[in-house]
Amino acid sequence: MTICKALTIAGSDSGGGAGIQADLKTFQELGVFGTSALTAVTAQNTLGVHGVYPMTVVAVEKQIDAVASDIGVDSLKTGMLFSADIIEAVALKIKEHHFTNVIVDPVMIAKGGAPLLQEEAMEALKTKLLPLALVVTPNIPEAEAISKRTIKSEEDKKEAAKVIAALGVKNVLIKGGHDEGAVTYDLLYDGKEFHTFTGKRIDTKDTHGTGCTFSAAMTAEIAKGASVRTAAETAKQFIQAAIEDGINIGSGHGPTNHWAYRQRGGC
Ligand SMILES: Nc1ncnc2c1ncn2[C@@H]1O[C@H](COP(=O)(O)OP(=O)(O)O)[C@@H](O)[C@H]1O
Ligand SMILES: Cc1ncc(COP(=O)(O)OP(=O)(O)O)c(N)n1
Repeated sequence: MTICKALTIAGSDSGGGAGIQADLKTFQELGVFGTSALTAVTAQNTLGVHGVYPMTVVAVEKQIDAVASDIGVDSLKTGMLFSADIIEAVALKIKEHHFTNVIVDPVMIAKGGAPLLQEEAMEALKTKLLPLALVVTPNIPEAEAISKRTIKSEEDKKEAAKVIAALGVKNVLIKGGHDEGAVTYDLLYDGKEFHTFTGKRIDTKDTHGTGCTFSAAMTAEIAKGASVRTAAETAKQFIQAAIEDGINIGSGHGPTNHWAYRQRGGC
């Protein structure tokens, strides 16, 4: 039996809904062996982020080396990277280990407003990491920050995707969770064509970690050999089920249900 392996390079969410915890749960649910390189510890729950404690650059590098040299990496995703120093170190490790299936979730700000990426790290994200990525998965505020464009319409989303693609990333997937309307529109630009993935918008406050979970599902599918487009289709179904079959945890923005997709018969 071939075991596919995915690495997440991200921050820890003590509340279990986002970050490394969401990524590893999603990998497991999709039948992929998950490994991790921790970039920061956050003291976090459904009410918000109560503390951020970054790892040293050496600690991040050593974790990536340990996983790459022994276990192997079929795909990897990045989440909260926090600083320019960590971004630069991760970019160097991607090159050193010749990782190709790189999914960048450009995590910037948590739902409650806490910064998870230092402002001065944006340039490193754009110039060092994005050119190495197979896919980048910004939400709308992140796509606006990277492209320096305002997004108010589907046409704006397309223009922003083209601007981001010009930074050297092969596929840009702008997630539509922050839009309004009865339907969510996630837009994929592959450098030539646009593809849209839609879902019924669920009226719930329990959407903590949706972005992490969506990009982790894409990463797992890509580890198994799926194309970017097929991986996005599966990830959309995975997150739709996870939000629809909500679990009531905590008193703020609760996590999604990571086992819903499997319980519905997906795998
Ligand atoms: N209320 C919702 N109902 C259905 N899908 C949602 C909802 N909120 C977010 N999504 C979906 O979850 C995924 C993550 O999107 P988004 O919330 O924009 O990311 P982030 O958590 O990074 O802000 C996307 O596929 C988006 O369409
Ligand atoms: C440790 C950590 N990493 C990432 C996030 C952001 O997760 P995201 O999926 O964008 O979800 P929300 O913060 O929007 O709920 C995080 N909060 N913590």
